[in-house]
Order: sequence, then structure tokens, then C-alpha cells
Amino acid sequence: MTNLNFSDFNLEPLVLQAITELGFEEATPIQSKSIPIALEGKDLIGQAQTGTGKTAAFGIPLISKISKTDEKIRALIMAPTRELAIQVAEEIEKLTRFKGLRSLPIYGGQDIVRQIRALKRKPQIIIGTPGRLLDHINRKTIKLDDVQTVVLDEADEMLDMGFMEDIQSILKQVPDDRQTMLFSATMPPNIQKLAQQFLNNPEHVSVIPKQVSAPLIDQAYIEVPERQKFEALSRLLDMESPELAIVFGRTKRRVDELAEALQKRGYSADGLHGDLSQNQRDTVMRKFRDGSIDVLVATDVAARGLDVSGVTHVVNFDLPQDPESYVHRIGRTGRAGKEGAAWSFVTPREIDHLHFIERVTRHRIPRKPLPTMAEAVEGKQRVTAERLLEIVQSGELNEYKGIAIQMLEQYDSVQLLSAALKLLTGDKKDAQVDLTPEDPIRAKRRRPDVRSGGRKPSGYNGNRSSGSGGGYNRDRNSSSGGRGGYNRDRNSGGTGSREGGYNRDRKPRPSNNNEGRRPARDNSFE
Ligand SMILES: Nc1ncnc2c1ncn2[C@@H]1O[C@H](COP(=O)(O)OP(=O)(O)OP(=O)(O)O)[C@@H](O)[C@H]1O
Ligand SMILES: [Mg+2]
Repeated sequence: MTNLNFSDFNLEPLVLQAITELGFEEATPIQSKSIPIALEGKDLIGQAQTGTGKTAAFGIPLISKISKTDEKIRALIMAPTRELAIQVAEEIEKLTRFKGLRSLPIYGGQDIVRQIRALKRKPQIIIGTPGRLLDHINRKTIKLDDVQTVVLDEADEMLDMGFMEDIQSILKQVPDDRQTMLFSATMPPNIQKLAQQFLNNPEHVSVIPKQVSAPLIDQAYIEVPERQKFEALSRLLDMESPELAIVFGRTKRRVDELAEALQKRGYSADGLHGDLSQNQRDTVMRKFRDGSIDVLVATDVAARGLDVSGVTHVVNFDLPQDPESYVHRIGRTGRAGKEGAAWSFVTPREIDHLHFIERVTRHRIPRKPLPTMAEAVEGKQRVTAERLLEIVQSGELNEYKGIAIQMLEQYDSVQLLSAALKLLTGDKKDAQVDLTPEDPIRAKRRRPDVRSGGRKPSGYNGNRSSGSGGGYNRDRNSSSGGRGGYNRDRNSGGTGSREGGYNRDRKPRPSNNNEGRRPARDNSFE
């Protein structure tokens, strides 16, 4: 199926105008397939690779059904993490800019009184994390009696985080004749249970090419002993000089230690995990989006759905337990038609686990050697030279010219420039770094064919041919190769600084601590 144009969907001019403003030229495959079905009001299960526009695939039909003058909550979107709720709310906001609908993100960690005040403005669309939504329902500050559309974004993750009961309680408040849509890049089998319970005769719309992960991501692994991972990371960052990188660590402690270690070594890095206050989380995300930090170190709190343009590299400092998690983590790069690189560090005892991930994702991950010192140094010098040239091009150097001329009279120009480069490269290799070692992940035995995309979900409508991924066209996208490149064309957007204050992190599930067989997950996303 070829991609449709947005004008093929018979959308209102004000919605079309917003789409044009966003720079979308044609619909992506998942949008081409799901928008017509969703506009008919049918229930829908939508699966497509990371970064292929699922948000607009449910967002566009949902807003098309709502009238500006309506004062009731008409649509409810649930997402597993706060950052994702905020981001989806921003995309909805952009899509409704001309139509003038009101939407509101509702998530834990934000002052509830402030949320209640915002609810008085009668938003028609609520985007929330399940725990905080339930809070509002119990306080009767949110009533869902008039909701017509429900979306579960990253439905499988919400299940995995143990939100089933919360979702059940929330959906009890929503009229049965609603339209329900469920979206994710991965659809493990237990999603069927959720679908059976909450969806009514859903259409399955999937855009699943042979491999589950997005095709524009160049994947590789490096075999490295646990104690050498940090060295490997710094060499990799030096060699590749990512525009923006996300480094995933397994635990919150790991993330804290790693972010600190990177800072000590002179990288512009910060950490994100569920134990930070909402203020801290917002600040880190804002800095990452606007490029004031280049490396985001995160737990799986950042694995799902986050769309930060300019992320050229993802590094799995620790391998994730689940193949789904691998797919989502690496999917933070290679989005919207751009290319990206995903590197995984694998300790010798984790090689089996890596093969398991390969089988499930149906993608062979090639091994690459640990970058050498020389490659790292060369990479760093290249970036420094680029920065220097940028300053040369900016031309604002008059106040330095006097001293430059003086120095050149006394010293050799190559000698001088080399010294400047050395100074700018700013080596902090000596800074002491201590990371607490993590246990290796044990290979899990699971039938590979039942996971994400390996099999069509039951009830799959065979008539819908599954297209290929990609298919993007967005006028302002110059695909940046990832190397050096100080040409940042990222849309800053920014999450806006939402004050937290009252930090009531719901931790609804008994979280696994390090004792379990499964490594501790950061379960305080919401
Ligand atoms: N038709 C389109 N043309 C160009 N860009 C698009 C189009 N639709 C969406 N995008 C952009 O693509 C990026 C990825 O979209 P989105 O976050 O919705 O992906 P996703 O499929 O939900 O990914 P994930 O599985 O990681 O959640 C966003 O920046 C979005 O604005
Ligand atoms: Mg998404």
C-alpha cells in the first residue's frame, strides 16, 4: 500500500493546516492504514515500528471527532510514563492548534491542586498516567462519563508495569460505547487479554516488516567485561561524537553513578530515572531536548515513546532483560526517516542473552571491536577542530586578533594551533571513576515466535497488506549522519518547566529489588 496524503482523509481544514504546520508531507504507513479505520469509529490495535508516527495515527482521528465548543472530557489517552504523557500532550496540542481544542496532561509528581485548577478550564482531551488519573477519578475531579475515545499508548508496557488493575478501574468509568485504540511497536501475547477485555471487535492494523526494530538503526554490539564498560563508553562517545545520545543503564544506582562519572570526565551528561523529583526530571528532559546536555543516561523510564529529534546514538550500557525493551530503547534513534546507531555492551556471560534478543527481534546484531584509543583520540580531535572552525566562521574574533598576531610573530603557526586544540580537547582522562558492578543478565528461555511481530496477532485481517516501515517525508528533515555535525536542526519544543512541588510518586507495584532473578526495574515511572 502506498502512503496516503493527509488530504485523502477528508479532514477538517483546521486539522490539515496543523498537520502542514508540523511539516508532515504524507502520512506514514501506520497513519495511512489506521486513520481511515479510526475515523469510522472502530476499535483498533495498531502496531508499527518505533518512530513511525503512531501518536498522530491516533491523535488525528481523535481530535477530528471533538468540537471546540464542547465542555466535556471527550478523549482519554493513557501512557506509561510522565515524560511520555507530556510529550503526547504536546503533539496533541500542536495538532489542535488551529482547531482550538483544549488538552491537558495529568501525571504523578505534579502539584495536584494545580492540575485541578487546570481541569476547570474544561479540557476535552486528557493525556495521563494511570495512577494519577485514578487519583483524580477518586477525588471526583475527573469524570469520564462523556468520553468517546480511549487510547492506550504503549499498552504492553502499561501491562508490564502492572497497571492492568488501574486501567480496569479507569475504564469502568468510561461508557461502553466508546471507541478504544491500543498502540505500541511491540505486541506480546498478553496484550490479547487486555484487548479482549477492553476492545470491541477491534481491527488489527500492523505495519510489521520482517524485522521488528526500525530499519534505519545501525545496530552493533561490543563484547566487553563489566569492569571495562566505562572505558568502552568513553571511547565510543569520543569516536562517534554523537549529536545527542541516550545511554541506558539497568538500575537507578547505575544511572546515577554513570551520569556522575561521565560528568567527571568532561562529558555533558545527566541522568533520568524514577527517583528524581518531577522538577529534576523536567529539567533534565528540557536540557536534553534543547541540547544543553548531549548524553542522557537513563533507566527504561526513557525507553518508551520518547521522541527527541537529534538523537543519533543509543547505547545499551547494560543489556535489557526483555527483547521488547531492546526494541524500544534503540528506537529512540532512527526516527521519522532519520538514521541512527545503536550499540550494546555485552559481557561474555551475556552473549546467550544477546542471541535471544536477536532471535526475537529477527535481526542479527553484528559484533564490532572496542574502539581503540587512537580512534577515540582522533574522534575527539575532529570534533574540537570542527568547533574551532565554527568559531572561525562566526567571524567574531576581532578582540583576539591582536594577541594572535603577536604570538604568530614568535611561534610557529602549526605549533600554536596544536596547542589550542589540545587545550580545547580538554582531556580529563585521569578523573577517578567508580562504578558498582552489575550482575550479568541471565539468558531467558522463551519461545521466540510468540513475541513482538513474530506472528500476526490472532484476528489479524489478512487483507491488509503489511507495508514497509519508513515512508517518511517531512520537509525540514535533513537526515544527519550523526558524525560530528554541529549542524543541529532540532526542533527544541522543550517540555516547559512544570513545577513539581508535591512529589507523590505512586509505586503501585511491588518493585523487584536486586534480590529477584530479574534485575530491579525502574518502576517508578509514573
Ligand atoms: N507523517 C509524518 N511525516 C513526517 N514526520 C512525522 C509524521 N508523523 C509523525 N512524524 C514525526 O515522527 C516522529 C515520531 O513520531 P511518534 O513519536 O508518533 O512515533 P511512534 O511511532 O509513536 O514511536 P514509538 O514507538 O517510539 O512511540 C515525531 O517527531 C513526529 O512528529
Ligand atoms: Mg509512540
